[in-house]
Amino acid sequence: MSKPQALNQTREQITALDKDLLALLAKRRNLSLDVARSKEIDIRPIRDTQREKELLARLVKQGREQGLDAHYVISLYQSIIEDSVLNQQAYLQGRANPDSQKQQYCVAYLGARGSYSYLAASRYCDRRQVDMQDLGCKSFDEIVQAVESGHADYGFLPIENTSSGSINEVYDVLQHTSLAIVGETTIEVGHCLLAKTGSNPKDIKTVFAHPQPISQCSRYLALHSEYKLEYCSSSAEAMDRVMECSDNSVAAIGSAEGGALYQLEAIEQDLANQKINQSRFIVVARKAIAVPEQLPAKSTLIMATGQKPGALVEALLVLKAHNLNMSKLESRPIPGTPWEEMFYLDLDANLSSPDMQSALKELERITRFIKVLGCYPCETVSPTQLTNSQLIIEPDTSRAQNSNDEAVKHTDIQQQVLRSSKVHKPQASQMSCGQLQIGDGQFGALALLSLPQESQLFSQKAKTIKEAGFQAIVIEGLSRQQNVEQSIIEFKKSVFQFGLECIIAVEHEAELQLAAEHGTILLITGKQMHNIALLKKVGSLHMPVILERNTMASVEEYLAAAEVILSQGNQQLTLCESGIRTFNDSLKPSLDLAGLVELKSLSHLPILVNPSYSSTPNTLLAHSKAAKQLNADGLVLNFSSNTEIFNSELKSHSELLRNIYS
Ligand SMILES: C=C(O[C@@H]1C=C(C(=O)O)C=C[C@H]1O)C(=O)O
Repeated sequence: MSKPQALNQTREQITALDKDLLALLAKRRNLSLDVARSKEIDIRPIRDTQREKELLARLVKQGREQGLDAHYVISLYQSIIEDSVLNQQAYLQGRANPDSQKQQYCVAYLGARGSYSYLAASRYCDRRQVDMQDLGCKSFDEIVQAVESGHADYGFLPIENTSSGSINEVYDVLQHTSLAIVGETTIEVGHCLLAKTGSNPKDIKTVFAHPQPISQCSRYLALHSEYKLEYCSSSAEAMDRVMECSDNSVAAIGSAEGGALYQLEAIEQDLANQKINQSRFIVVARKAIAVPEQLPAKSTLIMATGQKPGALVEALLVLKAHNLNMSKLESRPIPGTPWEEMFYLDLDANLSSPDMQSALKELERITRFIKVLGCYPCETVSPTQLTNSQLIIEPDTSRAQNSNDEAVKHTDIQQQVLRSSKVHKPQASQMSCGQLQIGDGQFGALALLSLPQESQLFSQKAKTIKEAGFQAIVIEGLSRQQNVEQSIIEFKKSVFQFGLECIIAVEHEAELQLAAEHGTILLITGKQMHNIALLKKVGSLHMPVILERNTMASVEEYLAAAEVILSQGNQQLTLCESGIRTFNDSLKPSLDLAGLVELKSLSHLPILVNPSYSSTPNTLLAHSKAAKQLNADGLVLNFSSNTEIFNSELKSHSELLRNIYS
């Protein structure tokens, strides 16, 4: 191998390249503002998801030609597009409300510099290119008073978090204020353990934190029962207390960005229970704003319907009649009137739209109290995704598949209408979880890996599996692994890092708890298909489930097992045919393709096929193609834990998927 150039030299080249990349990104941002100016004149919507899809498909192709994988290109561009859309929105919003335009905003928020509220407020001001004069407050009431009295222009109030849910105190404060909601902003809350430089996680004895981060990191803290918890009024106070302390046995929970303001280092990261841990803040001001019709708008209202049967339903039917989507509904007690509730509604609509105006009039007639808290631009930019097949081969937008809307022919299957049947639900169901979509025209690919695995290879394997075209990894063999929880946590990190979903196979009832805690989807293996108690437990969970067919089960028995899950409330069910016992081969099961056709004709549930147990390397492709041809909704392909075999399977499975998707 020839000697590479000196490290310093290479680093200088990277530094120069990064500078150029930033200059290009700034140029792109300016061009997107020009687009906003054109849209202002033409009155066109800011978001154009069709344009985004075309752009992403082209970039994935161009990226591949340069050796960049699709996942990398897509996640990069999803953030670039989000930034571009939010900047365009902020620009148009400013143009529509010229009197609120200032060089500097005085912003009231909870805590002090470094708190999550501070970070949300700085992000909001940065986007609008205004300076922020920050006014840290000790309580939500103090924030509201600062804005009401004119000391601050805006107040930032955290309203909900993806792990810990709604923040009740903020809803209660909103009942009594004259302020209007004029904006919202969502920030990623990446909780870290922050300590003085050089501290070691093993030496930490006391952890300072606000109650919200403590509840959002409860699982991490439960694994560290040796830590003494000290509650603080904000994350900034927690960091301050660590900075003030003279030894290295203390830490705070907070963001790495906030910690840097206190010269603290993140000694542990990703402490939150949920993979996606975000907080949404609302922005309040003295004067309500107008939202231009080109922006996606949200309106928040509060109402009391009174104690009459069906009063809330009646109010919600008004929304339905006016085609208004409700993205959030909360209820809070009304002080002084026990057992009466005030309802908070977020509607995806502009207050000035005719539908919203006429719905409000109707609601006024049937409620005891109703007040609009504000109308503001919606700042949740849901990322545009490409379909599974677009990610693998050249994009072809003209191909719209819908093989499932054939008429129901089997109305006479059974006396009792099963919940899985097309009689109960004619429309094909879809399981959708992150990047994985199965059913109703979407074909998914799942890779199955067994534990134990060499942990240092997790990340590399996850990356190559993603590149081969899979959207999820199933792990099985929990009971064969020592120190299984730690191993799952590490595995999950690698899987999530590449945007894959983490499915955990339950082979024994005792594994359910661990699997439900760490997996985003469960796979109940065929061996457990007859375990009614387990099926009932799974049916009461609120997470997608794949139920594998037992090798000895008839189609009827299989659907009866599915019924047990569905009857408990969980409707996110997918079936999986992995082969049944026949006379073809005494050792291997046979893929029941006739059973697949039967299941497809009877049931609306998505159906996966795992041909790995029933085929040889020579027949795997033919079985997979046949399954796809017969309208299966996806494939599960097994991988060996032996690295050498894994690598050769990777090559053949990747070719197989290309073949299947083309
Ligand atoms: C820039 C535009 O506006 C939005 C942002 C896009 C982008 O940054 O590429 C693409 C489509 C729109 O959702 C545009 O319409 O071209």
